[in-house]
Amino acid sequence: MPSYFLQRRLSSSLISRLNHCSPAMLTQTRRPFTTTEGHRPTIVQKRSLDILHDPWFNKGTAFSMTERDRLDLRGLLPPNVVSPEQQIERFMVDLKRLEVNTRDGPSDPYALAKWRILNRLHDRNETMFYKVLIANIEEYAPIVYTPTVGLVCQNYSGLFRRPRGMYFSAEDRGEMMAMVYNWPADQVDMIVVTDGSRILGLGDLGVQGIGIAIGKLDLYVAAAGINPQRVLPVMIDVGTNNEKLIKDPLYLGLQEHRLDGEEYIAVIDEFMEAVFTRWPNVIVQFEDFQSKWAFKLLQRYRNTYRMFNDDVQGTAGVAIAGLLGSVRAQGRPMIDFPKQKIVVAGAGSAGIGVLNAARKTMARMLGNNESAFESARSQFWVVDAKGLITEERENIDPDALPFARKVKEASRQGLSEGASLADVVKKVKPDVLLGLSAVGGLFSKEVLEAMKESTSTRPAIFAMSNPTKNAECTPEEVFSIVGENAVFASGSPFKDVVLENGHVGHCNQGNNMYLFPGIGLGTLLSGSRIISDGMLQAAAECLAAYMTEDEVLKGVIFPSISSIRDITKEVAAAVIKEAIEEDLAEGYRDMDARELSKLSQEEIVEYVKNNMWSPEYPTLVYKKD
Ligand SMILES: NC(=O)C1=CN([C@@H]2O[C@H](COP(=O)(O)OP(=O)(O)OC[C@H]3O[C@@H](n4cnc5c(N)ncnc54)[C@H](O)[C@@H]3O)[C@@H](O)[C@H]2O)C=CC1
Ligand SMILES: CC(=O)C(=O)O
Ligand SMILES: [Mg+2]
Repeated sequence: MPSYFLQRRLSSSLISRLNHCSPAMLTQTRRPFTTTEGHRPTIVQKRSLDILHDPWFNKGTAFSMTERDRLDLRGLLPPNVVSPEQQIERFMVDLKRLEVNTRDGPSDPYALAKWRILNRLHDRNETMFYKVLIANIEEYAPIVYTPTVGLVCQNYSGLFRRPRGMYFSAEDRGEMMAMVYNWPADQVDMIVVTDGSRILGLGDLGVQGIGIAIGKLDLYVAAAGINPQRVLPVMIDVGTNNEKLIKDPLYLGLQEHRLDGEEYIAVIDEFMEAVFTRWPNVIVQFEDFQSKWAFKLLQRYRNTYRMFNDDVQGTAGVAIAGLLGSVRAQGRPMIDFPKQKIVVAGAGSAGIGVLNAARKTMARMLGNNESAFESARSQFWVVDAKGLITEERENIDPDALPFARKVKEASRQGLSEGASLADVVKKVKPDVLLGLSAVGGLFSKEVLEAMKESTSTRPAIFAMSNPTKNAECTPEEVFSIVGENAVFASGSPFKDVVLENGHVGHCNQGNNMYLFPGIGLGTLLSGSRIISDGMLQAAAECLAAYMTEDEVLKGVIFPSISSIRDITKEVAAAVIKEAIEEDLAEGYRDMDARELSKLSQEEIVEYVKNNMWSPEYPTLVYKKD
């Protein structure tokens, strides 16, 4: 156990986070650190068609006549100059028309059709794409992100039109240090990298997994205001173990089995060295790596590079926020969290990440010593594909070992190695049932019936697997079987449920999208060289504290996605504050470490806000090289 956790005191975390995230600070009007991006003209070294085909600078029909003259565009566009607002309106009318025209068709191609239109906009005009996405985030996050991004990845070889991001393959060994210079941007702030080995709950999708890196970075821009010119989606293609793809003539990736062992590590090492050589300040988010590698790579790089694993660490933070929310929903203080009994279905990268973080959070609340850490362990019951995990499990995964139940403990509850999920829930009567199994429908009628016997007044059911069809259950099932007092959260979005008595069963989206953008932005603006456990904990606690007492009592434990830009700003500020406290912050651009450390909480929030990119067209001026 990292000694850090033993040293931290609870009082300096939860309570101060609540203060740090108070809405009062949002009303500050001082703008001490305004960036001038967006006001000065942007110098471009291209003209004519080159600029129309460049999504970073293209304004399409919104180029003014003077700009058209200045940039040799006259005659290349229809004569009518339209405003950015009119552009959006025209695009939206077209998009809505398509929705109406395809309403009779099956639902998946309908979502894919929307993705295609948005993707084409992304290719031709990034500013407009992000304007549409930010203004309609509730409607289009499920298209660019889960669940539709899953469908996109499954069909990526067919959907591929224009490349986006970079591809490093096993064939590029020895070349990566040079290859990184093929990317046109001299500054890259955020990379999301995948090897496509476990995309959402859809398994090994090989090179097609690039779609998830693109979708995550869309949220980095929309939620965190990372400049879209400074993001880079990356696919590391080391082959695939998906036999269907290996045989598919349309597949765009390497049609051979995945590299493994030292060969695999050597490819990832080479990639990391190459990107950090060209962009020393970049942050790398590892996404959807199979569990086998997720933990090993995280341990290998986290003390050397600015990186984190979203599935292990981002998911853990979001789950902690949700678990604390479900304690508050019972009308109890967060400090009662260590009394909660939690059954976790799924012991992969996400499940184990959540278990480790939840155990540490409980241990801190119990006094932050060895006995607190040991006592926290006994609150968890873990079930994987082979049933309840106990110390009797053969060839037990070392990451799951700390959560294996002692045989005596299990038999005291009438359980044994490999007991079914239904039996575990029946015997343990948990306060929380949390699914990260990737098995759609795992929380069967029998399991949910058993949750009615939960010792909690507000049994919490988190069906966190993605995409929608992999969710362990639906909210309709939860509210009809467990009852309207249940608290429900899912990884992919569901609509609220109107119950028979007219009440509304609230559906929370418990997804790492509420944390990873703020973790990335906070790390960037603090200039921290690594991403510490404390920074991740600060992010989780900020998210937990974001919800008001009224909201949580109604079972609303996560914010609405419509406020994702605001929550991301708060999370980023909490991450910066923690980086300063841990003496990790080295500053960003004009804000050096000394200046940063002098900022008040309100000034940190203001600093974050002023460094978030917004989709506005800059004035363009041509200048020869
Ligand atoms: N909501 C969110 O923010 C996030 C959701 N996820 C989702 O979590 C799921 C799992 O991701 P990973 O842990 O990386 O996958 P993984 O493949 O590493 O782990 C899956 C785990 O589920 C277990 N499992 C399989 N069948 C089971 C069954 N019948 N009963 C109980 N357990 C069973 C497996 O033994 C394994 O331990 C995916 O669907 C992913 O989309 C992952 C990250 C974030
Ligand atoms: C949300 C996410 O990261 C996943 O399902 O893998
Ligand atoms: Mg993921």
